Amino acid sequence: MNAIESASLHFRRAADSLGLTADRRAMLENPSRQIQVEIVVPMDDGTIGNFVGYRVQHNEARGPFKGGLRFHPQVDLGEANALAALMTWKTAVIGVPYGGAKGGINCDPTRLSVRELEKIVRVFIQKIHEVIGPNTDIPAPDMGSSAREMAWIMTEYSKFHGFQPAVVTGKPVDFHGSEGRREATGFGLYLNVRELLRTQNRELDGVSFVIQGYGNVGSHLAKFVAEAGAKIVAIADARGAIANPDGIDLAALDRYVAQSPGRSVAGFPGAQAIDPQDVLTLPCDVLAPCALGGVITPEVAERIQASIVLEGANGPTEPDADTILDQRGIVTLPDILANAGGVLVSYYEWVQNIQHFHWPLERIRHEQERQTVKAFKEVYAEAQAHRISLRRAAFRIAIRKVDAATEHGGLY
Ligand SMILES: NC(=O)C1=CN([C@@H]2O[C@H](COP(=O)(O)OP(=O)(O)OC[C@H]3O[C@@H](n4cnc5c(N)ncnc54)[C@H](O)[C@@H]3O)[C@@H](O)[C@H]2O)C=CC1
Ligand SMILES: O=C(O)CCC(=O)C(=O)O
Repeated sequence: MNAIESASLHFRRAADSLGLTADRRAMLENPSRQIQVEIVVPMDDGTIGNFVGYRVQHNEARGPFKGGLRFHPQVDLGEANALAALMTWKTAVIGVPYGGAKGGINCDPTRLSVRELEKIVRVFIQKIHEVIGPNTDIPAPDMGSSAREMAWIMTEYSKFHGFQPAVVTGKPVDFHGSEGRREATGFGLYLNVRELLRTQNRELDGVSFVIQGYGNVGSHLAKFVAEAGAKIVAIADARGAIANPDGIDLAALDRYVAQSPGRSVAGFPGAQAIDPQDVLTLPCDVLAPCALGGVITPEVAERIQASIVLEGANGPTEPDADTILDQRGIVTLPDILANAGGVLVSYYEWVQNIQHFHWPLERIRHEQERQTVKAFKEVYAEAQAHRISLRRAAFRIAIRKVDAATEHGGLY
């Protein structure tokens, strides 16, 4: 099942349970605008590089379009559509005044020089600068992009529109970025799993985690839960997978990854190499997919041994797999709730940029914890009240909020 079918089915099942009429459903489901641009740049070896950039603006009933930019060879319009819709529901669940968007460039940043990548990013912004802006559409990092690319976006956009730090979030902290944005998604995942465990009268101490993806999201999740006493028993990335049933020493792993040529966990001497195919079905308490979408298929769902699935990635679980997890009593903390920490702190960054004011880390962490725990409790209460999954509950809350904003705004 592709990403858009998967995102649509999650939406439709929740919309059915709310009895949303067909006309409203079409308005809420379909993207507002889809942009595709050609990016042609000279490569270092003298050849011409051809890339395609995308930006899908899904819904702006609750505020400006908001969402990340993914740099990956599999980026296409369908994936951008699915991820943009998820952003609409995510911003509603976490309660930030934005709509949803997503985009990206079909390139492999690991095979590009910094010079090539910078040219690609700048040409992309030259092509889309008229349809983004601090009050229109605010990009951010996603898979394959980071603070460095966000800084290029800010300066390229500012060439056309004057100094505009609020056009993009996730910038370097010392270049109009926010404290705490880099680790925000991992911190939000930690808060969500902590709150879920508390509903079961459990704490993180001694809880075992398997994490797929050790980039921004996976590595910070690992750090926060390990600090709370959890044990990381396996980690996979694009180049390999490692396991240690006694718990992986993260400080040693991070030193190893920093000096390994591919910046990968593969070959880490403090753990055994395992088959990456096996990682999702290893015995553990919490399974955290923090890489690509669509990895938990029905076949994988039948074999998962964790009791909690913590969705760091966007769209990691296919809808039929979701049903199987529910039937097996495995609790899923859904992407639109669990990984909303990134966009939440992006919102704080945007507010700081607009106010030309810098908040200390303590304030960011305090606000993030308050707003995340509130969203978790709302979703949990909805799930308990209707005896439904946390995903269905999160979608129902999000759809109600976007529907109400569309109604108030006279947009139907
Ligand atoms: N960066 C952010 O603030 C947010 C990211 N997300 C989602 O989290 C996921 C990861 O994003 P980031 O950590 O930012 O990306 P990243 O680019 O920093 O890291 C991605 C990680 O996934 C690994 N990976 C890629 N393909 C893989 C495969 N086939 N098997 C195992 N591992 C693989 C990479 O090696 C890397 O370790 C994505 O789904 C993204 O949409 C969600 C919310 C916010
Ligand atoms: O920080 C943001 O604006 C968006 C992050 C993102 O792309 C996501 O939550 O999937």
